[in-house]
Amino acid sequence: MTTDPATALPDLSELEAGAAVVRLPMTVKFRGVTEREALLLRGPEGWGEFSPFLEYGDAEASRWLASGIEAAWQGFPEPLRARVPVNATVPAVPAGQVRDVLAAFGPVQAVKVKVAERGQALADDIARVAAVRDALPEADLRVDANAGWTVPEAVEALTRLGEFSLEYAEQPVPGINGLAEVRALLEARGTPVKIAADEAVRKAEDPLRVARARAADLIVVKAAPLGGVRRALRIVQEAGLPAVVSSALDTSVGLAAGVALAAALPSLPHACGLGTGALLAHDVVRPPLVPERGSLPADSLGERATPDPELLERFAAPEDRRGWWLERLRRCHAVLAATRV
Ligand SMILES: O=C(O)CCC(=O)c1ccccc1C(=O)O
Ligand SMILES: [Mg+2]
Repeated sequence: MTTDPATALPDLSELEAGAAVVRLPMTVKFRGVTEREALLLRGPEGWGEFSPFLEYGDAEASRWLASGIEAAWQGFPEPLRARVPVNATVPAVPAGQVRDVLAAFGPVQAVKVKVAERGQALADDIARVAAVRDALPEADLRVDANAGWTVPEAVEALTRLGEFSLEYAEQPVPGINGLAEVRALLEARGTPVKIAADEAVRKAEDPLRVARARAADLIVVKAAPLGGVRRALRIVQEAGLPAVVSSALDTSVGLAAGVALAAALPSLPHACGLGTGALLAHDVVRPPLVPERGSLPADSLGERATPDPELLERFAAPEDRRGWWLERLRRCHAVLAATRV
């Protein structure tokens, strides 16, 4: 087994031979979608997922392919822990729906609440966070704005939301400098809130700039957008900041890569955002990788990421979508062949 993903890129024909394209219904709208499409790859070491969001360009999407190839052609590094604690993820739903959303995750120690949704007001965020705090008075509560606020909006919102006692705020504003500014302004006001960088790490040409700019207290890392488990491990090590591993709303196949990453980190001080299997109404693996009493198992991930053929058939994407994904696979394979990540 090679340890460097740069050493061996399988031929396109090998990828195509083991490719399944699925479309899975979700229980709630998330990132504006109610169905999740994914191309799953079967290789000599198991299964991998290639599911960049539909709007992503090929350069960005090709890192997700590197991650899927790593899982299926190399497998995962040895886990350092048996289970990975996870948060429930509450999309930008009305406060009245919070209890139903939380119920799908079962008991959890941590909850992430989406805020700053376009078309909503700060009052909606406050009501949603209050409903979560009310349902789970002891939980670690984090919010994720997906860069939806301006710096002044973030300072106001986090001052108000800070009253519910936040573990941290994920990507309140765009960019690395914006994060550093929000972090310093809250600190200067005497209302510090820990800041987590997500998009600023995921999309940055230089993922390590976040740490150097003192823009965040921790980083959110995702296996697929960072080009795989091993590359993400190196980025965390070089950043020298605590890391939270999150999903990209993956199927159980992609979630297994996230669990492998979380299980291989030398230190894991926070629950991870890998409970999103509970937001899928159906999955491709039986049983799916969903939280059990607030955590996911980190052993036997190869088996846990093996789709059930009947589910692959039942949730096979329509023919035109399969064609679209295979074409994207071909283009991203060409990007990897030309550059490698
Ligand atoms: O971290 C979680 O709880 C769930 C994962 C999540 O929020 C997410 C899922 C897909 C795309 C982006 C994000 C994000 O963290 O911004
Ligand atoms: Mg995020």
